[in-house]
Amino acid sequence: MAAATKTSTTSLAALGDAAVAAVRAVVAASRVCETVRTGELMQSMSKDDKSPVTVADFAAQAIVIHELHAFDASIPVVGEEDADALRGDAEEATQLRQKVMSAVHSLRTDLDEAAVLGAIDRGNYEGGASGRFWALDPIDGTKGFLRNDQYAVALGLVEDGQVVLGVLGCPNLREDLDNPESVRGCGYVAKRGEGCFKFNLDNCESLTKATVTSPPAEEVRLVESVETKHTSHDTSAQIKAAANIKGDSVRMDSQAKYAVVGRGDAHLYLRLPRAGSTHEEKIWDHAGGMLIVEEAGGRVTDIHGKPLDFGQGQTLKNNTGVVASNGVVHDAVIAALAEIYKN
Ligand SMILES: Nc1ncnc2c1ncn2[C@@H]1O[C@H](COP(=O)(O)O)[C@@H](OP(=O)(O)O)[C@H]1O
Ligand SMILES: [Mg+2]
Ligand SMILES: [Mg+2]
Ligand SMILES: [Mg+2]
Repeated sequence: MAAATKTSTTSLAALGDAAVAAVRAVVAASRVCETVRTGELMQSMSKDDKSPVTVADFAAQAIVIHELHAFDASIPVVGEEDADALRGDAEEATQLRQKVMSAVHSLRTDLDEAAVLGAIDRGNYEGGASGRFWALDPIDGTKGFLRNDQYAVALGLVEDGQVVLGVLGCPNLREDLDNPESVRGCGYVAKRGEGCFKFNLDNCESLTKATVTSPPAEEVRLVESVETKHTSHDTSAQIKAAANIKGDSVRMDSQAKYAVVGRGDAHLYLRLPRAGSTHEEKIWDHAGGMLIVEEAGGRVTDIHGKPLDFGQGQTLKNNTGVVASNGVVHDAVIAALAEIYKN
């Protein structure tokens, strides 16, 4: 890799106050998640939709929203979690609440139960096409987190339906996908019109520019979900063949997929609805990651080539699936998808 030049590095402060607040909040939450993942506080439960949520999801949402509120209390938050499961005297709720408090206190001893539960529940905004709001996924890839694989703390700032700031904390991601010895704990921040930057989660004040890469077909690498319910692996294999993409395929949980495309380690992220799926993608699963790829010079659309529409409430109800790429392979992939999905 080329040595850093003056133009390829910058300070977090140069991206402005909102970026500073967002990055510091994500870094803090990432730390708490790692404390839970590697310590004694892990506990998970199943939500109504049968998906898992853990002590760390709740603690991370509390930490991020508390910090964002201190930055600007007037900006509402669309967050994935709420505190219902932590309230009341039932044994599971009490146990979970105590562990969430311990997780938060590993970083912030000043927050009491009311502050923590209140912060989590402040993430109840419904979103929409006008005004500003944060979209927060306190842990994206909870299943990956529980497997000790990839997960991300993901945050986006949406302004009149457009993502203007995106931040990802990927505590279990190494700097180089092909080097298992490389440094672990990667952060990313993108500001609309100002580029995409990477940083080490241990030092978020110093940023290095991140850009997509465009290798020959033999080296174009696909990334996709580990979970077969979240994407069709069969269809992605068909798309690769039809679009002449010949590199390897890497399965990885969470918006870390956007991060590796944005930094040039992978070149295409496909999220392809399975036949008959009625799943609407959640805005917090994509807001942060999408801007990372776009500002790194890539392209992000749905499977029909339409831009993702973040102004429709909590879901991307106007979109189907996601294609994020280095830009160069995008049109061929969309054309191949049109052939496959017309049937
Ligand atoms: N049937 C489905 N299709 C697509 N995405 C789904 C899904 N069911 C759950 N998800 C989403 O997939 C996300 C994880 O994506 P990935 O497979 O890329 O790791 C989950 O985020 P959480 O882990 O934050 O709940 C969840 O929102
Ligand atoms: Mg979830
Ligand atoms: Mg998610
Ligand atoms: Mg989540």
